[in-house]
Amino acid sequence: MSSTFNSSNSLYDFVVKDGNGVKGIVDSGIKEVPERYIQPPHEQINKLESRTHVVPPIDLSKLNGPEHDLVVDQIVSASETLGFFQVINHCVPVELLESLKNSAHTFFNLPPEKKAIYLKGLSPSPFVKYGTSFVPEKEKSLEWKDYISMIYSNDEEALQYWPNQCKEVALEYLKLSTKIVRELVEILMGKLGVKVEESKMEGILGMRVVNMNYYPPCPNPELTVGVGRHSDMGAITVLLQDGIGGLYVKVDGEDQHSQNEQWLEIPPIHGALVINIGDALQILSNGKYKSAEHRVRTTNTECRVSVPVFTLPKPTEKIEPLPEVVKKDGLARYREIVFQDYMKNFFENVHVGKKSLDFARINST
Ligand SMILES: O=C(O)CCC(=O)C(=O)O
Ligand SMILES: [Fe+2]
Repeated sequence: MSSTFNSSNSLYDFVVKDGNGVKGIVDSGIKEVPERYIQPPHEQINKLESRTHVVPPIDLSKLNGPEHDLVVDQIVSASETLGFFQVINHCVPVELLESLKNSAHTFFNLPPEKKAIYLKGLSPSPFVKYGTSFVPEKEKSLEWKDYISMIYSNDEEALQYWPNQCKEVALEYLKLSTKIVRELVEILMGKLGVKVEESKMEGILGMRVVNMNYYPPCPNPELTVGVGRHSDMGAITVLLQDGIGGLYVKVDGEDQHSQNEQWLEIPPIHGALVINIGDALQILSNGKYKSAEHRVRTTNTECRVSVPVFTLPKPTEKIEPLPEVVKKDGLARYREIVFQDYMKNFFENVHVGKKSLDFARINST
């Protein structure tokens, strides 16, 4: 099979166009990572150089008890600094988290032709897409990742078109995640001193997408990335990762081109969910809450899965720093954008850290 990859084009067609994905390359028995997946040295991840994020997870059940204010402070301070934290005692049952990971494995273990029916242009629904890497047609070095993405429109559509292997659990998880997101956003807005009208809240949190990511074992993990450095574009991401590890967040993510940047690994914690702040919340808060720059390492031993739920503004929603915050700050750091324009720009560019925010940034000189 490896003769299939004797030119870069045949590799691209095999992986991207024919829908074999990275899993297809690995199943073909390769011993070395194909050239197209080798990252430039500054994007390669040295496992030994990073530290672990040791802050304990935030116990959301304590929001209903005497420690409410303390927990609010933990959420706010994590959102103002790293933009990343983990939560436990949330409303998603641990059994559902286990089923999600299992169903991700079941889906990606399907024969390629069963997954390829969801490729862009072939998928029976515009809301379901199976793919690989991030924007393979633009990337010089591809990401070592396959994924299925499911945009929520309504239950009927989801149950009809999302893949049978994962539709029920993915839908249940999406709905429960919404409760977590809603609670967190209310806390974060409250700390800004802003009361957001219900209709505005629906606009800010009106689009929900659940992805399943699959990172097959990689023969040369030190040369590749699972996902390159990026921030998520929405308001908040709720992420389930399995026990393998490899998710990193950058400390002081604003500093885009630092030589000695520092990354912290977010350790897998059984039953916990990872929360990260997205660009839309950074814009709305005029920069007070930080969208997190993060990336994923590959390993040569096991298949890693992760299941993010992205909660984003509706495509037609206008997003700009909240007027109350601008008034307090004395200036707006971002311009008004229509969220679908922001999304278009996001998906037209390869992952380059937090560069996505430049689309909305007002440069003060
Ligand atoms: O796999 C992970 O842990 C993170 C994935 C991610 O950052 C994303 O899908 O946006
Ligand atoms: Fe992400």
